Amino acid sequence: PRLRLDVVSIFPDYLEPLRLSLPGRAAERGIVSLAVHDLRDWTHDVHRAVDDSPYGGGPGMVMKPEIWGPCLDDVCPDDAILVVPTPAGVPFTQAIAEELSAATHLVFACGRYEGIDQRVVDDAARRVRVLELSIGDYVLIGGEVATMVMVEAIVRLVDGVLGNAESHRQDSFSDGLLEAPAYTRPQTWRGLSVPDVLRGGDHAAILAWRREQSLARTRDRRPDLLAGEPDTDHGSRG
Ligand SMILES: Nc1cc(-c2ccc3ccn(Cc4ccccc4)c3c2)n[nH]1
Repeated sequence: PRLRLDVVSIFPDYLEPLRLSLPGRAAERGIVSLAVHDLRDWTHDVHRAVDDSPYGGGPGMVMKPEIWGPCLDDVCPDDAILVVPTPAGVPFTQAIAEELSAATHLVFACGRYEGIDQRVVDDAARRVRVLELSIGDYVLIGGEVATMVMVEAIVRLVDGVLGNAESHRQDSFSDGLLEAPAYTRPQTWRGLSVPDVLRGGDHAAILAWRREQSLARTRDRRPDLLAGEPDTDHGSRG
């Protein structure tokens, strides 16, 4: 396949929806392959324990390096990129999605509890490229949902996955502004009408109107995108 995805989780069924949505169709066409692995298959005790108490105390449990290490040895080859979702990660952005969509093999390590023993990441980083990524400033229960978010954002950028190749070329974040409002039939609905400019054939006027709408929305909802502060990643947003 053009892109191989491996996901490790103690809840492998959680990733099933990935097969149903976008990546599923891409999988049928052989463009993207998805394999999900149950971390517990690498446990050695009768209780199949994957977690233990945290050194230094504190709430919750931490995932054991003795389980994750051998698992990643088997699942993650040296030429793969290891993605570890974490609240403490580098922000996942469209630029990172673009970069990862060009890879040939991505492995996602889904943690639970309070996370994975840091030595697992430190050890893996000795032989593979590791990215600890956050999908936003809110706290989830585990890495599975974050993985599904990232996989969807990445796979839609792989050529041949999206029916309409054009659609991601006009991604809102590709010009650093928010998407303009979208409309379809009927022309009037519950007393609300579609802006006249969109119903005319003047494509220059339509582009100008959409740009103005994007700017207004971005000013109103995401002033941070306009602040012009030196964004570190210099990604597709600019
Ligand atoms: N953007 C983003 C990512 C996550 C995330 C990712 C993986 C894990 C694994 C365990 N948890 C729970 C957790 C709660 C608090 C502190 C540490 C870990 C995770 C959360 N939350 N928010």
